[in-house]
Amino acid sequence: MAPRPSPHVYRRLLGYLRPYRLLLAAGVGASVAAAIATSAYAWVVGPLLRALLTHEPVTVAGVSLPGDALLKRLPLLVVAVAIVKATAQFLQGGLMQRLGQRVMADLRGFLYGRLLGQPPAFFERRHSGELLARFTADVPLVEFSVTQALTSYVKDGLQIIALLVTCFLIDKTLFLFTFVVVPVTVLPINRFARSLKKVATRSQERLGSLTALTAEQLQNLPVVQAFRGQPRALEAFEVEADKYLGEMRRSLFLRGAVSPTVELLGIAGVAMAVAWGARAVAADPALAGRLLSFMAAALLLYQPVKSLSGTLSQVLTGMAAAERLFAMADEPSAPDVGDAAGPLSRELRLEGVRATYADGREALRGVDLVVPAGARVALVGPSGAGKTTLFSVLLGFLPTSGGQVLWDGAPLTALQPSSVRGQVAWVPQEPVLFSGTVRHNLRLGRPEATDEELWEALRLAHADDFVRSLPGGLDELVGERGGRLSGGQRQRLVLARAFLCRPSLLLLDEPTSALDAASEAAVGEGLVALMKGRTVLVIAHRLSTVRDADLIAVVEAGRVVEAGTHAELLALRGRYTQLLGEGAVAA
Ligand SMILES: Nc1ncnc2c1ncn2[C@@H]1O[C@H](COP(=O)(O)OP(=O)(O)OP(=O)(O)O)[C@@H](O)[C@H]1O
Repeated sequence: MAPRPSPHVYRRLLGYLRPYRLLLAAGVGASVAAAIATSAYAWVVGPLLRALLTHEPVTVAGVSLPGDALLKRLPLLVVAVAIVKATAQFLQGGLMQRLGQRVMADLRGFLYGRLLGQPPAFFERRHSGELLARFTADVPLVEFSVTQALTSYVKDGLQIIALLVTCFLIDKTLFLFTFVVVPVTVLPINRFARSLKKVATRSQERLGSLTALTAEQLQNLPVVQAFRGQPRALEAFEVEADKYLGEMRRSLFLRGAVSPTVELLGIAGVAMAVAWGARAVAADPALAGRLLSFMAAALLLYQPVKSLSGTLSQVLTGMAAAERLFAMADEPSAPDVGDAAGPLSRELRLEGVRATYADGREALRGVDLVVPAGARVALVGPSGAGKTTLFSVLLGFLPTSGGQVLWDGAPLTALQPSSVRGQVAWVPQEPVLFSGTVRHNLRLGRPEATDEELWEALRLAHADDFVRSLPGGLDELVGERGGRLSGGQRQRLVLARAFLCRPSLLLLDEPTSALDAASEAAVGEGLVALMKGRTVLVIAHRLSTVRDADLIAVVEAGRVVEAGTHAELLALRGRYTQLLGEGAVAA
């Protein structure tokens, strides 16, 4: 992932505020009111104290008031200012939090949308645990920093500006003297910020590795346990956890050091101002009232500066997370454009098709094959020959690196990938179900299907009897990955799902998993029904499927090396006969 400069990330995140300009303006308005109210405290506190101590007439904002009158009115004024400030702060907090939540909802949707459009190669380059870490750890970090930046940056920033202006207006010399320390303060904060960002990035990467490791081990726990691998798994976990702990320790140290340093520098500034002020008042007693106001403003500065510096470290952590998320979202993915593919009516033709995986392995090396519409073509071949890769190419998951695929004469590359997928039903060897109801799983390819259509598809897939016997019927929850159903039941639901899609091309990887005889018979009947009357490309594992096929293509080392009917190929006594002898298809 190429690191991007932060201004880019800031700008990009700010772009997400654009649709909510009004909300932002209202929030900023409330912050301005709160900042002015804070400054007003400083304006009134000096004269109030002076009147209290000396009972002399005092001038506030150019109006001279007798000390006694002032003492009566000022407390009321202080309460009024407090009410304005509290109301403005309440509004500011609420509006900005709401804005932050909206921005994050948009950002989350954008990121997930980008992920859903990525081809399998994208996910092969990453561990699923890493993606999980992005969503579970990075998104909340960005969320926190966006809402914090909006609330604290705006509120504290404006308060600091208002108080600095106040200090400047009260006494320019004092202002210059006091705030000479500011540039000195900025330097260490900047240094902290840079180190913090680096450490934050590293600790998030470590957390990603830890999550990846845990996810993999837990997902495959039965295998780990069967091989008595728990001690080694725990050891690997502890090594990763230690690395994460080390990074976190550094990060927490730096984060902890920011606020005290800023506080120390601030207090040093105030102390210097007091020392100077004491000497100046001795020379000019009229300065006392102004000095009190100035000191009040300077002390009021402490809270927003401290809060801002605390937020700064969190915002930087969030920006590092945003940078990683954007880098992931910006990975190029093929656009879903092109002519719409119609139902396959003539033929699917592959001419010298080549395909190479991201790691450079050429899995298809010139496949020539014609699948006439309505025909059933069986692919047989040894493991690793390229049969599954051929499906990946037809589904648009893997681009061709040579040759062409023609869909009724139109090159596949000129057709819109989603429209091709709309014509194809893919039944992988392992049935894939999602946690949710039977209905939810069936409707994957046709969300608008009615219950009647669902039952019809279930009947065709020989799955209606078992679904009817489930307590919840179509509303029965199937469990994570369909875990509450048997292997055969899962297979049949997947077949029913394919029926619902009414595909014009069926890509079928026959199940080989050991099913009991009754389930196997039911699944087999479902498969036969699904193939009937359709164009089918089937990776065949059963002899019956191969025998009944209109054409058998023997795939080896990324090419079709023999093609013909069962009888023709047997007569040839070539690779097909050899494969049958090796038991490449089950009897
Ligand atoms: N994602 C991948 N990245 C890199 N190489 C891959 C990938 N998937 C498959 N291959 C390689 O491509 C070749 C063809 O694999 P493919 O899965 O298409 O074979 P297959 O004929 O379907 O095998 P099987 O019958 O065992 O499923 C193999 O050498 C395999 O190692």
